[in-house]
Amino acid sequence: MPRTLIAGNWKMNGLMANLAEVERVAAEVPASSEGAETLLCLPATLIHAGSAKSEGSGLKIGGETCHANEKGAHTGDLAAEMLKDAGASYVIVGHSERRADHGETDAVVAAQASAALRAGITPIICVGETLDQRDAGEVLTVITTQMAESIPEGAEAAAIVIAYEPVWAIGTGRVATSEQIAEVHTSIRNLLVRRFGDAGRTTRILYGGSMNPGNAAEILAVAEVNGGLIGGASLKAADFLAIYRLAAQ
Ligand SMILES: O=C[C@H](O)COP(=O)(O)O
Repeated sequence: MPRTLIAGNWKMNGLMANLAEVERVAAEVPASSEGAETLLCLPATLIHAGSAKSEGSGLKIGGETCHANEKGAHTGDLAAEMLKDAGASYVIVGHSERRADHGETDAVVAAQASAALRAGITPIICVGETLDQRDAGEVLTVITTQMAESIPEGAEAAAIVIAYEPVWAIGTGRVATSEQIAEVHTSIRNLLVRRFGDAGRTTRILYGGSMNPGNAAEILAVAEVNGGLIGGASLKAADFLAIYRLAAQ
């Protein structure tokens, strides 16, 4: 069983003053912890200071996206190596908000994940269907395509993380049922095993979409759920830690 990963995604939220929340989380996560691994993906402006706040603890810091290239004329973008230099050890790629707001395609996501791997940081590759796609019965087709095309060639199974985030469950308070989550996570596991062989069982598959302290225990108990990618409930240390503690039990 892969080690559980409880990851937060602050999205476009947080000023320097909010780093007190990072400090609170770090204070509760021991460096030597063998339980759940814990990660906060922060806005780029907070990564360096957030890393300093988490130093000496088991809390890791990540970025929310990266550019596919290593450097160059890409005003406003950040290379994976820059994130690593600032203290990130993970980066989210292909979040549905990036796919929608910035037109990031599966090919772009694969290139970003590849850049992260080259820089020595772990990409969390997001997949998930829209409500229209679910209503049209296209969930598994969409996931299969995103899995085939968003994971870069040459990636090793244990070096990547997959996050299943049904777009209709993000920030809506509407959570996928355990049956819906189990169906998709099992399909993702099968796709990983088909692609990587037995090593495909080592890839962590996170669920994301309105996860909170009240529903986390049920979600984390679903087959092939190896952790969570948590948005709103990661902004407050108390909520995020409540989920972490459930996973660490
Ligand atoms: O990356 C996190 C997901 O988009 C979930 O966000 P949420 O927990 O606010 O629904």
